[in-house]
Amino acid sequence: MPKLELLPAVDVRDGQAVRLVHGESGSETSYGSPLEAALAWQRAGAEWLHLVDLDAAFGTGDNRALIAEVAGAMDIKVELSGGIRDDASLAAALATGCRRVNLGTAALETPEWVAKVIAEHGDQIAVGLDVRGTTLRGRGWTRDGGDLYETLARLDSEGCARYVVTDIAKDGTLQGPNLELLKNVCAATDKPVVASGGVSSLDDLRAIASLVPDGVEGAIVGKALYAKAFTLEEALQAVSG
Ligand SMILES: O=C(O)c1ccccc1N[C@@H]1O[C@H](COP(=O)(O)O)[C@@H](O)[C@H]1O
Repeated sequence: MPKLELLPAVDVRDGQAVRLVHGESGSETSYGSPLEAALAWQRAGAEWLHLVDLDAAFGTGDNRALIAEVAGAMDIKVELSGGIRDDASLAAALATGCRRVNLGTAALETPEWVAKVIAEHGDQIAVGLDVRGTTLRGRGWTRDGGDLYETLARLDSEGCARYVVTDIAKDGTLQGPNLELLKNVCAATDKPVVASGGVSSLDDLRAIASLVPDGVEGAIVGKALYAKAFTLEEALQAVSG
């Protein structure tokens, strides 16, 4: 089996590491200090951290200083997302030393700016394709933002290096990933895809790993780790190739 990258998630809301259900504001379960959570995933052998500023994504403020502290404390690669929508927020995100950023809302609302930053920053920019069915959602997943495949074609033509694909209906539910969606996105682009949403078991991770030949590069794991469905060590072993 080819190796699948794993990205344990630390989503930050109001200074706390949280998990949401379907990305809905108000559905938070709190898991304490984001720095402690990130350090725990690093100690367990993670090569990547998926770090999200949920307040910035929802437009309820930001956790910028804390996010910078967590990113700065990591020896591993960090993927940063949430509220990166203009030059100032992009500069602040890149200044944390993160390896790459995910743009969500900006890819739907300010496509010219996104094309510009893709041209400037190459594979430091990924686009988060957060979907319900095949409709993209932005602004904390509260607003429709167009068709998945039309947007993907446009971003491909602009040289977008990578996509993080989240099925909102699965996110935070422990109901298993949407393998059909991942296959369909991989069939529509030659660029690597990071899977997000729904992972509940080591078998789910093995199922995602079976799509590496199709173009899936990695998987974000959140709720399952916090709920102790398996350990990160077990997950890394299961997808080590
Ligand atoms: O990760 C979540 O649970 C989540 C829930 C609701 C909104 C956003 C969420 N996460 C990340 O935020 C970015 C989008 O932020 P923006 O639209 O660019 O401000 C997206 O990539 C998700 O990773």
